[in-house]
Amino acid sequence: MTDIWTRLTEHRKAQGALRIEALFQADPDRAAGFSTSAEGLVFDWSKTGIDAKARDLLLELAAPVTARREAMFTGERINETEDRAVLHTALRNLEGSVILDGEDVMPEVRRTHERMRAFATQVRDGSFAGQGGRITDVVNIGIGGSDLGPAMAARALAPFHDGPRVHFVSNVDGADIADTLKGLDPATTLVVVASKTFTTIETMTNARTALDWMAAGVADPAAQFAALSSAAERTAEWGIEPNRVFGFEDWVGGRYSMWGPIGLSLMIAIGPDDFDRFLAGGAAMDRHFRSAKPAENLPVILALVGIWHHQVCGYATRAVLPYDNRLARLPAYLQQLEMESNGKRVAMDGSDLSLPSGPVVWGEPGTNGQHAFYQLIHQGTAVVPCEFIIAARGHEPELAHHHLLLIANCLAQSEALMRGRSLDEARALMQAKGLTGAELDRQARHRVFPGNRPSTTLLIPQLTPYTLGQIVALYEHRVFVEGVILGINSFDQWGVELGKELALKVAPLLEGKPAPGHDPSTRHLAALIRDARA
Ligand SMILES: O=P(O)(O)OC[C@H]1O[C@H](O)[C@H](O)[C@@H](O)[C@@H]1O
Repeated sequence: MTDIWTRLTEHRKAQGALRIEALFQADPDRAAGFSTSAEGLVFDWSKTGIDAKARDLLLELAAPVTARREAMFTGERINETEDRAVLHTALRNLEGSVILDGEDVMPEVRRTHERMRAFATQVRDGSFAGQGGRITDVVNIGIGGSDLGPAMAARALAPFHDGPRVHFVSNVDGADIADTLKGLDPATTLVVVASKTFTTIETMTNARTALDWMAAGVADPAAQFAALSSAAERTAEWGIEPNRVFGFEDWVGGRYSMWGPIGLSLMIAIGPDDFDRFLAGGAAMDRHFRSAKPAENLPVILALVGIWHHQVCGYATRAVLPYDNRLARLPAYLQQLEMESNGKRVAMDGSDLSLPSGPVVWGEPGTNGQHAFYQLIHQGTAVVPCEFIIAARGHEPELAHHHLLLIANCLAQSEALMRGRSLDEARALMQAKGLTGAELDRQARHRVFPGNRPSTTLLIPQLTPYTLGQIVALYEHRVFVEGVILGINSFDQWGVELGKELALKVAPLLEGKPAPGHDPSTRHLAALIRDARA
């Protein structure tokens, strides 16, 4: 393995100033040869610096993935630091069986899924009503994995909404819940408290506020609450009827949980059948991931491109740029999925990582980003690999000209990033404007684009529940493959704990209570805030 890294690094060095365009000149079939198609999706990675040799070396890196992948799908405890299996895939493959500790987990998964379907149907058809009539609004209260997935998907699938309106509250900032509840009627609102642990301070604080708000409007506030959690005893303490509690097991990680109960608000919005299509898309990607050869395996290739850019080329970040306004929350969702999973500094065995771990992931939908940060992507000194996502068809046939422009912009960006504009071309432009001499040079230099900037394009037929399921599962497996190659445990998240612990200790400081052990800067800031609030 180490040897492959050395060979990869040396190969990258040997490429020197090689331009991506030269790879196309040398290989007329590159566009097709460096695209991977599966299950109706096409991932074009030809506009990167990966040549045939780099591809072969990268594929060697993927050798350990096969065994680890089977270990995951068959319920081995691959999350070793929490001693847990990793079986979110079981939530979308509802057929068959998965044996864990001698027991098949699938009958319970199917039972919960059926209960979700029944409850969602009742909320949608009015047979479950609020104390003032049919449910008009659903407020999902959760954070992190209990928010980002369903919130991202609810937005992505807006054309499929035919149920009550859904809202998502996550931040402990009272502004979030205040702004959301303003204008809602407690008598026709369903509050869904989504928390795997049912201890997360933000979610519990928001849920308490929602309960008080509900209590001011209806006689039995808890009757309009549902809970999504693996902590049944805690949901009972809240007085939420067990028939409105939807549980899941500790083998579903928070950021991998939208396929089960955490997806309830989405299911209510789009309906159980479309939700099942979302699951079917995820399941199709699982089958592909589990069976396709590495060279034809979409998640494996996506991961290897990521490894090439971050660990081999040293590009610090990657931008996810969906040219689809409804995927506006996808970058935020992927930030948790990728950075909470692979943002680690030690390997599974506790030793320091010898390679950089995951990159910073960021992004915004196109074309908006073009008018904001693309300047840096085109001409800044940092190279940012761009991961474009486009759907061939939109959902507004009467606005097809918008969609055409959207796609044209996306393709133009990846072309411009690769091609750039040379000094000679820039000089010709300035000459045409009548400039001469030193001023011509100066102005031309500002208009040079270095080009040779890598990008990939994921092309889907249309954004539907099914294709969204495929996309989410694709990225989940990418994270897994990168984690395996780097030797990381992608399924724990110890890095979020320290700040949580300290927040509980800082709160008394703000209230002027004795709170020993804080540093001078924190004490100083707390004193200023106390004074300002006095
Ligand atoms: O679902 P919960 O138990 O409320 O957890 C919500 C989130 O908070 C934690 O801090 C973790 O970082 C996330 O992985 C998790 O999704």
